[in-house]
Amino acid sequence: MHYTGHPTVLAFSKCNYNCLSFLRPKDFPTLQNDTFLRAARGEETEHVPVWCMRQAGRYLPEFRESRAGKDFFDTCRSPESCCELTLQPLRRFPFDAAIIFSDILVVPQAMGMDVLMVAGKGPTFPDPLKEPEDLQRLRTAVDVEKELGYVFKAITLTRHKIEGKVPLIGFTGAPWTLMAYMIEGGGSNTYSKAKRWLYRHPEASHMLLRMLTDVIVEYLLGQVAAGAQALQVFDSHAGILGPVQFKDFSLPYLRDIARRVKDKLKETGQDVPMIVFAKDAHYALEDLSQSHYEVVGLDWTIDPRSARERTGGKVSLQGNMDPCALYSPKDRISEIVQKMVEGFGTRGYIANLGHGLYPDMDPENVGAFVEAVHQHSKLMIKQI
Ligand SMILES: Cc1c2[nH]c(c1CCC(=O)O)Cc1[nH]c(c(CCC(=O)O)c1C)Cc1[nH]c(c(CCC(=O)O)c1C)Cc1[nH]c(c(CCC(=O)O)c1C)C2
Repeated sequence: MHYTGHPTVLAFSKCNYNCLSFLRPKDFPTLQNDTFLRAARGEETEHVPVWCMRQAGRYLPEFRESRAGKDFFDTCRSPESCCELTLQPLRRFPFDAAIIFSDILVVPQAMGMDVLMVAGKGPTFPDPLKEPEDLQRLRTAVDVEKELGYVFKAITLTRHKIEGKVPLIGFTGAPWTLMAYMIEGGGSNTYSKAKRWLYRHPEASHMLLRMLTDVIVEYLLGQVAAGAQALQVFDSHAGILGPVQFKDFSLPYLRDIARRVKDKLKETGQDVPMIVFAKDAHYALEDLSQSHYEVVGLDWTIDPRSARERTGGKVSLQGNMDPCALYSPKDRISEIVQKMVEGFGTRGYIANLGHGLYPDMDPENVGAFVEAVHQHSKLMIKQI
C-alpha cells in the first residue's frame, strides 16, 4: 500500500484494525469532483459521470495480487484492504465515483449466519434457512455498530484516502436478494427454494424481509455517518420474482428503506442520494421511479429512451451498457457509448454498465469506456 502524506495516515498504515478508532469521520478532504452527485440530483454537469459496478474486482491484476491467498471475508473485515481495493481502479481510470469494497452478504453474517467464500463456487451458507422455524436462529436485535463496524471503519478510512477526488458510494443488498441467498445457501439459477417460501410461507417471508429491512436501514445510516456520500441498494435477483411477487415481496421494503433512511438523515440536515438497482425488473420501472430513490439503476435489457419515457423525468437514471460490449474493439465501444448517451440524454444521467464487470475483461477496454463517456458527453453538452 502506498500511504503518503499526512502523518496520522502514515502512522495508521503500521497499526492494525483495533487502533483505527482515532480516525473519526470528520475533517474529510474537500470534494473536488461532484459531477456524480449533481447528476444524481438531476442538476447540470459538464460531462456525464461514470463508474462501473464491480470496478474493484478481479479484472485488475493488482486486485488479484492483493487478494491472493487471502480469505474473501477476512479481506472484507480489514479496513486497510477494503480501502486499498477501493482505490485501485481510481489510480487507473478517471471514474467519477468510487464504491466501497465489501459484499452484500456481510448483512446475513451480522444476523448470525455463517457465509464462506468457496473457491470455484462462490459465496456459500453451510447452514441456510430451510423452514420458518429457522428464523429463530437469527439475531433479533442486531447491534449493527458491533457487527458491521468494520465496514464503517473502511468507509471512514477510504473517504480520507480518496482525498476528495470523487464521492464514495456505500451499498447494501436489498431485502429480497439477501433473503434469496439466506434460503438458497448461495447462487442459483432458479432461486426456487427461496421462491418456495414466498408461495408457501408468505408470513414468514414478510417477517424475514422486515428483519432484513430493519438491519439495512441502520446499516445504511451507519455508512453515511462513517462518510458514505451516496448509497446504492442492489436487488440483484429482482428479475426472478416477476411483477406480482416483486410488488408484494420487494418493492414495499425498497420503499421503506429509502423513506426511513431519508427521514432520519433529514433530521440532521443531510441529503445523500440513493440509487436503487433492481436487476431485470423492467416491469417495475414506473414503480421504482416513485420509490423515494433519486436514481434508478438499469440493466442492459432496457432501451434508454423507453426507460426515460417510463420514468417520466422523475428520477435520474444509471446504466446500462451490456458488460459484454467491453469485449468489443475500442472504436466499437466508443460507438456503443455514443448511442447510449444519446439515448439517455446528458442530464440526470450516470453512465455505468448494466451489471458488474467480469473477471476476464480487459482493463484497457474499461478505460476506453470511461473515456468515451466523458468525450461524447462533453461534446453533446457543449452543443446544447
Ligand atoms: C470482487 C468481489 C466482491 N464480491 C465477490 C467478489 C469476487 C470474489 C473475489 O474477488 O475473491 C464475491 C461474490 N459476492 C456475491 C457473488 C455472487 C454470487 C452468486 O450469486 O452466484 C460473488 C461471486 C454476492 C454479491 N455481492 C454483491 C452483489 C450485488 C451486485 C451484483 O449483483 O453483482 C452480489 C449479488 C455486491 C458487491 N460485491 C463486491 C462489491 C465491491 C465493490 C465493487 O463493485 O467494486 C460489491 C458492490 C465485491
